[in-house]
Amino acid sequence: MTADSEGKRQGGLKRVALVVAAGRGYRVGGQLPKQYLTLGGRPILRHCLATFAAHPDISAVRVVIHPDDRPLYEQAARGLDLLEPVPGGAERQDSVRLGLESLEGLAPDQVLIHDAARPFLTMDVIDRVIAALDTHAGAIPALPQADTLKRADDDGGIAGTVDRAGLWRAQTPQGFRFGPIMQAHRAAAGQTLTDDAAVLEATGQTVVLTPGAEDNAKITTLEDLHRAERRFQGPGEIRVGHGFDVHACGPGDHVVLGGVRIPHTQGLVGHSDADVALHALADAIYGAIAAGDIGRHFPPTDARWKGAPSDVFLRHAGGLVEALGGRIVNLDLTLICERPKIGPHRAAIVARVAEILGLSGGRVSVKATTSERLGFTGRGEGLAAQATATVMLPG
Ligand SMILES: Nc1ccn([C@@H]2O[C@H](COP(=O)(O)OP(=O)(O)OP(=O)(O)O)[C@@H](O)[C@H]2O)c(=O)n1
Ligand SMILES: C[C@](O)(CO)[C@H](O)COP(=O)(O)O
Repeated sequence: MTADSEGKRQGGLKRVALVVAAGRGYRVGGQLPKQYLTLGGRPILRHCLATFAAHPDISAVRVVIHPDDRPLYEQAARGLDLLEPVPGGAERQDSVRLGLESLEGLAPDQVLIHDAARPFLTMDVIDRVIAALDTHAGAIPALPQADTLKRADDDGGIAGTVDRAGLWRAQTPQGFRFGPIMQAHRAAAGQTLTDDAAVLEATGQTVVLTPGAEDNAKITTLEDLHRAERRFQGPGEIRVGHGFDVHACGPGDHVVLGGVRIPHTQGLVGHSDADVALHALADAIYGAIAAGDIGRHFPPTDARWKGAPSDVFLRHAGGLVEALGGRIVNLDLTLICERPKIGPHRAAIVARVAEILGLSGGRVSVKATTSERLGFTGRGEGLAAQATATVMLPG
């Protein structure tokens, strides 16, 4: 478990995302189950995992997989901090029930059940479901039915027109208080209900609708897959962000710069480990996607981040980019100090930053300069770092 998840979990497993990915994808066809096909450079399953992993109100993520898919799962989940996957069953409903059973010992308050086959999940869809769970036992994203609905006869003729008033198309993630949905799924075992709201409805409890999103469509057929692929065929959008950070020098025998411990005659003072380099890089990434700054995501007033290793912050910033379906193109960092000398540590810093973000080292540049003994960096009172990040978002 990383420090990031540890931090999230200190308040208990309040809200868990359960992603069902044990289906075979027969309607799409092909060699691989659809959730492991590549979309925008990463497996379809990974898209929603990245979004849940980056959501501040999701404490943990568990995936339900087919036992044959373990190697595919490992590849799709690489670098993400998730609970151990569990095996699913023959039908979606079985997979959800087995996933819920696996969570019982963790006693979460709420669970958000999501189809791996809905890769374009966004934070705001999740937010609306979570908000509705404050006052309801169940909430699902849905869209009003816009087309006229026909009932067909066996020969393909129209047998009638169905009144569409009050009809909604159900999406996921479907959110529930854990106890009621666990009991409802046990009671409904063996039936073939197509969503989890129907399972809770069967117990007489109310499930409310929250606004879904057209983009949050399920990939069911080959045509759906091609439509999803077209989202990534545009030129994309290049974004650039800038970050700057300073920490004062203080007593100590080392500094941490770019995630690397460097022996020194002084330390750096800060709420976290005072790693100016990773802070500037994280802010540059946040800036590129207009996601605020490090203080917004990790307030210095929050005791959880006291002494925290700053790779938590950088990984979070990278996770937000991934949750948008984007990727980091390159990072450029400049450290400003007289001492310690950065040159001997440059390669280690490049390697560590690349490792934290899952990038190749060729996308990370680390430079250093003195300020010619001028100013606070020149007098050795503090260290400064500047960074730029280039990010590619889907067009
Ligand atoms: N036994 C099953 C069946 C489905 N699912 C999951 O439930 C979601 C929605 O199901 P669907 O789109 O019907 O997927 P498949 O069952 O894989 O599709 P098909 O019916 O075409 O085989 C998918 O993420 C799928 O992996 C599951 O976990 N276990
Ligand atoms: C749960 C669901 O995504 C709601 O729309 C949908 O019912 C699952 O698809 P399936 O084809 O019924 O498994």
